[in-house]
Amino acid sequence: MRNCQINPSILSADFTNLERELHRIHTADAVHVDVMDNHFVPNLTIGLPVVKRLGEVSDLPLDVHLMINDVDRWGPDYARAGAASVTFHAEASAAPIKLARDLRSAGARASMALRPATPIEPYLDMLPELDMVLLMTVEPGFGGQAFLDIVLPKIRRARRAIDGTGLPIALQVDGGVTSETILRAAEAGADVFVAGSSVYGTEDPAAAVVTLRNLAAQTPLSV
Ligand SMILES: O=C(CO)[C@H](O)[C@H](O)COP(=O)(O)O
Repeated sequence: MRNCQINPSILSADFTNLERELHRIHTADAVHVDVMDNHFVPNLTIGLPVVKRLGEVSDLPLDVHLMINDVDRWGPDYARAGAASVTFHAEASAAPIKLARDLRSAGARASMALRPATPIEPYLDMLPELDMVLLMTVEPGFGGQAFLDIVLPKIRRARRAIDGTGLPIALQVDGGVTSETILRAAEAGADVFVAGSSVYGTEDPAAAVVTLRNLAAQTPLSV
């Protein structure tokens, strides 16, 4: 069995009671927190004060995904606010190596995300600066979109490159992850899965997490 993680996205949760929504996913490995600024993506969610408060009440580590411009300025503040990992978008960072180092210095795991159409190849040399790579499998901005199979070859290339470093760098996918698409993403080499609708859209989110994790863990790699 492979070691796979499921990080439910609170974008699909009930924003009027986030503390309760955290308890509903107690079987998860971390909670995925989507921060959007209505500039990098056409949607607006939460910011630093809410993330800080989530960190205070959550038993799960915070996996913060920053879909914001000016991430070089704001990213380290999320690390200092208690995020276990902070993901920035390569497309939004002017100085991604410095930012990754700043995140680690501030106590978080450093993670870099790529939109579906952004190639990974220009960033391969900086893999040792990262603890996780996030490959978006939908255009960032909204939950409930369909998984983009066109990203699967990039997941395979990323898996091979990560394995080539010999470093324990996680490979996360985010968007359209269901009990069906998780099989293809896991086969291609992803090992951390963000799932919003397919967890919070069910009667029993905690059970949905366990089902998704078992499906991924039992899927053989085909890289
Ligand atoms: O980053 C995101 C959107 O930009 C969300 O995390 C993602 O879309 C999860 O939602 P779903 O599983 O419903 O696709």
